[in-house]
Amino acid sequence: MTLPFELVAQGKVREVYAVDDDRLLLVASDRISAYDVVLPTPVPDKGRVLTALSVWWFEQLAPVLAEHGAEHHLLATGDALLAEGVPAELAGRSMLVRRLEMLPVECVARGYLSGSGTHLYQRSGAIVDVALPAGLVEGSRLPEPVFTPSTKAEVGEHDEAIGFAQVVDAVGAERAEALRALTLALYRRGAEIAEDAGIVLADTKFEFGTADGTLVLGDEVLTPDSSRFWPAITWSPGAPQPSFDKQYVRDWLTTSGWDRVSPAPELPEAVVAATRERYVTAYEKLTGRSWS
Ligand SMILES: C[C@H](c1ccccc1)n1cc(-c2ncnc(N)c2C#N)cn1
Repeated sequence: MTLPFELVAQGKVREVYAVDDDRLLLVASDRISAYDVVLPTPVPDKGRVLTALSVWWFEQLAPVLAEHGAEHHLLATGDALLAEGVPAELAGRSMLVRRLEMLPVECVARGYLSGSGTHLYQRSGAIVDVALPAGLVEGSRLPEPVFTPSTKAEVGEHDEAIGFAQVVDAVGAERAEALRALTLALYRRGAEIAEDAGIVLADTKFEFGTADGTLVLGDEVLTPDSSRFWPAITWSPGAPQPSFDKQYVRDWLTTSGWDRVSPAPELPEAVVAATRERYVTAYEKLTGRSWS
């Protein structure tokens, strides 16, 4: 589908278009990635559900942003975008946002030890400059949420974990402190809401920018694509935790014999349907709203 806007950034499952000098359009696709590979089979409604979830989170987090003198970048979504020339089939999975000066830091908050965090911890007892107690394992809940920033890697590369000193070098001491405080406050609020919904928010990645000197929360927010969502009922430290949304896909890929190097296989209809249902369930449990 061609949009009357210039494509300015392309991610695995999302695109960014320039609407005008001050506004961008973030379009979420129905593509799903697993093991860092974009799979050939789309998940119907994934883009719309995750966009609706981000929009809901922006509403929930607005008070926390205000407490920190910050804002968010969302301007509009859904039918309001039709007047901007966005085709109807994209409007529900698009967000019109303020164009920001994006900060060169991935602001990661972790409440649990997982993934790259576990590997770093096993090597040094810390995540870069964030010391952690001994005896933690994959899936352990941390004594308190921690700020573990990373660099923004080039497309196809992995983000590299950095220390707070490197954030200071990149954005200055005052802004670095503000990023850490705000990242942790947003994570705590998100984790609290998720816990009430039976979901463990293990970790998440925020992206911030500035507009007229004000810190602004950008990108997507607290979605299963930017965060690790675990079903609380199955949480059991000591092994990789089942993903709330991608476990059916991961398990099928494992049983399919895919070698993770050759092109990924098409997903069976049943796996696609079950995965779509997981996204809808996450939205309904978190927001208390019916997807239909
Ligand atoms: C990394 C991310 C991305 C998203 C989707 C697909 C590929 C990349 N991105 C965010 C911006 C961006 N730039 C200026 N103002 C903004 N409000 C935003 C946002 N959000 C540019 N790229």
